[in-house]
Amino acid sequence: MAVYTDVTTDDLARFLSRYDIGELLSYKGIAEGVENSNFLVHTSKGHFILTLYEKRVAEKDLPFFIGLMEHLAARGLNCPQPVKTSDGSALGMLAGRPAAIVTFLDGLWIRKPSVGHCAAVGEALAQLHIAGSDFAMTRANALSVESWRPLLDRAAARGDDVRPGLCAEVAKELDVLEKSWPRDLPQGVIHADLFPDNVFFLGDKLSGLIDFYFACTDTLAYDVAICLNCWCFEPDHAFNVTKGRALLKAYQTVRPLSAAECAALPILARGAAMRFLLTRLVDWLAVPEGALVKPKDPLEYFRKLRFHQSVTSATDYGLDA
Ligand SMILES: Nc1ncnc2c1ncn2[C@@H]1O[C@H](COP(=O)(O)OP(=O)(O)O)[C@@H](O)[C@H]1O
Ligand SMILES: N[C@@H](CCOP(=O)(O)O)C(=O)O
Repeated sequence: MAVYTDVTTDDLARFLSRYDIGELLSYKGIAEGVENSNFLVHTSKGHFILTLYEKRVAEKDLPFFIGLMEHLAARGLNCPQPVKTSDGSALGMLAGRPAAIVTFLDGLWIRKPSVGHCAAVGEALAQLHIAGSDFAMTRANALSVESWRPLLDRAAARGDDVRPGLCAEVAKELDVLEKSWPRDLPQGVIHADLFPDNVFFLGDKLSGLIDFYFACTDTLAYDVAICLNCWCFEPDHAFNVTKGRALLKAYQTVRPLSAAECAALPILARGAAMRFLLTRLVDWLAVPEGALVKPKDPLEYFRKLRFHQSVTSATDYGLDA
């Protein structure tokens, strides 16, 4: 997270008075992340996370996210739980933004994932897909293939300052993705942003998943492709096939991929790299003045995209032939 919106002590104390979570003792902004404003809130009854929903989160989608966290927890997945006010509401307004309080999860995110961490996340992702399979609400993916060209348009004026020729190369790749994007693969609830900073571990054991604010109804194997992108590359940008194999194998112990899903992995991985390249590029070019946020490097995903363009089949990701 980040902090885009400041919250005064008086406003927060008034907001918290609607909840049965004790007296406000202290709070501080969390600098990590890029999407919403987050605060660690300490009350006489414990620690909580306060989230103020910012630009990419539409207010109409909040019941989906809140309902999903409740649904997944009821099926045994460890994720933050929305805390309700005394009159039963999980959502309110604070400092002019929609806001919610969720439970604090213990654990740390892993800066340098090992093969074992990749296996753990593969298994947890499949468990999430299974747990989400009977969630009644749906939400279209606002950051799927149709949204990518408009994102490029927003970055077009200054995109080549980030890397000469970048916009033309991205536009060419979009031509391919728009023509060949798979649309008939198994669908369901996907997390859509299961990066290392959204997965907590206690020791080597995965302890919980956070940040469900990109979750949506989309192609399940696209979520796998997102995880291959964000868990299985090394700091020198090389794909680590041992990590890919571990992630895919562990996923399939819970939810086997169909032949069509396996065949689609390379194009899904290209699409996933494109999605994060574009949102990072737009954010890189438009950091709001005064915001406590560190924009993420768009070119990391340009390099990953280059790798995926060279892939000929899912075996290159470690899938058994
Ligand atoms: N429920 C939670 N329990 C503990 N820490 C949390 C929780 N939610 C968020 N955080 C902290 O806030 C940081 C950013 O949260 P995140 O949901 O990823 O924000 P964003 O939506 O901006 O990506 C996390 O890395 C973690 O340190
Ligand atoms: N994971 C995305 C950006 C969203 O970041 P998060 O901190 O909200 O998980 C990226 O890396 O581009």
